[in-house]
Amino acid sequence: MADSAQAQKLVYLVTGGCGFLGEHVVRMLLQQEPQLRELRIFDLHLGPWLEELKTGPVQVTAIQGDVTQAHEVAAAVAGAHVVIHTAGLVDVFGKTSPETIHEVNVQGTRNVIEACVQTGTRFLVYTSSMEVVGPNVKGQPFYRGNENTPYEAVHRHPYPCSKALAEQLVLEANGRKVLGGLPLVTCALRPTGIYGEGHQIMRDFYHQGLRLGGRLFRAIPASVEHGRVYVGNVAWMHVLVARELEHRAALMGGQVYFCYDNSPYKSYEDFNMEFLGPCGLRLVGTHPLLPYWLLVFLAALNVLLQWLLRPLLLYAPLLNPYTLAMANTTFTVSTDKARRHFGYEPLFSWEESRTRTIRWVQAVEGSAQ
Ligand SMILES: NC(=O)c1ccc[n+]([C@@H]2O[C@H](COP(=O)([O-])OP(=O)(O)OC[C@H]3O[C@@H](n4cnc5c(N)ncnc54)[C@H](O)[C@@H]3O)[C@@H](O)[C@H]2O)c1
Ligand SMILES: CC(C)CCC[C@@H](C)[C@H]1CC[C@H]2[C@@H]3[C@H](O)C=C4C[C@@H](O)CC[C@]4(C)[C@H]3CC[C@]12C
Repeated sequence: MADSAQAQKLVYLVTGGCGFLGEHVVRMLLQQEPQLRELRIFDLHLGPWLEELKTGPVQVTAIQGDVTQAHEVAAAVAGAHVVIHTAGLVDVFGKTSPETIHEVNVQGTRNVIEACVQTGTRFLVYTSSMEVVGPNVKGQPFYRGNENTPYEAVHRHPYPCSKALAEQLVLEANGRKVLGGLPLVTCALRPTGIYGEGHQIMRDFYHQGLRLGGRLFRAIPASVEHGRVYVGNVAWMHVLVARELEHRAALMGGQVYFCYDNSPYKSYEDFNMEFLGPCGLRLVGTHPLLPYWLLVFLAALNVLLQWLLRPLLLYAPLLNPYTLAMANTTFTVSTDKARRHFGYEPLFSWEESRTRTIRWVQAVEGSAQ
């Protein structure tokens, strides 16, 4: 066996390493990547939990920075072997302007690519999204499709538009010569709706249910399937891709992979009840309690209210025309491309993913009392 000094030789950078997914990627790398010598965590907002990681055998370097600032990105990337770029503005609720979403998600990604090219980093893993594909503006279903399934990917909302542009930049950068003359190897991972410990929207639904006396009211037909994937498995896919890109550059470079595991196909609300049910909430109704036209009306009303109230306060409810369309359109994946290309198998079974998520919701409940 190689001695540990020899084995620990790699420097990784995770952008957005303090976000929901980023934290899981960081922790997964520390647990599962024996070759790691230094782990750089770059984020606009650094979490206090980073301190506890600094006592381990891997050097953990926390870097407070902004992906829209090219010089900050270049300084963080210099000397890294692999960059995992998860930083992004995830906003489908109108909290931030379309310009800011574009600046962070598109220009931020351009800065990461240019930093790799200028400083000689050869491997770049990008966290894309299922929304690069759909649901599209026509609300056409994507039923258990894979990376090759034909689908009209047309978007108008700033978030999916920005993710699609950024993904395209990353894929086009595959093969560019980096400092030193070797080619850049890139690929993009497309998670469906991620769930698990730290999922803010799950927390919001939980608190909403508590406010409504332990009930949630069905808004979406149970027949609409919405793709979900456990955060631990998404993180594991990132770790595997980062590890295998060097050895399988010809096969994996410039490729996209949906993130998948054995989570069941269900509607968005029925899926959430897998966790919120055991925490004491009940989903009322076997059919949507409000007619669809009324939801469309309320969603449009929310847009108007958001606009009217903007000078006074930020009104950003969960329901708007885009989120309604997302929740109301079947979009699920069924693929084994990641297994074929880099040997991915989910690290967490559905039962374990479910148990971990329930325990986390219960802890949220405990800490709220
Ligand atoms: N949550 C999901 O269901 C989901 C699904 C598919 C894809 N994704 C993608 O996964 C990635 C992570 O999403 P998440 O759910 O963990 O979101 P998140 O908001 O929890 O994490 C994003 C992180 O990026 C950081 N960040 C934002 N702007 C930045 C900037 N200008 N400079 C540096 N850091 C910045 C944030 O501080 C945050 O820590 C995103 O790229 C998102 O598009 C998320
Ligand atoms: C009709 C309402 C009562 C229900 C609203 C649910 C809505 C907030 C949910 C439904 C689908 C969710 C999105 C989906 O899981 C996938 C993604 C991809 C990812 O890149 C970012 C998060 C996002 C957009 C989820 C956000 C919350 C949504 C819209």
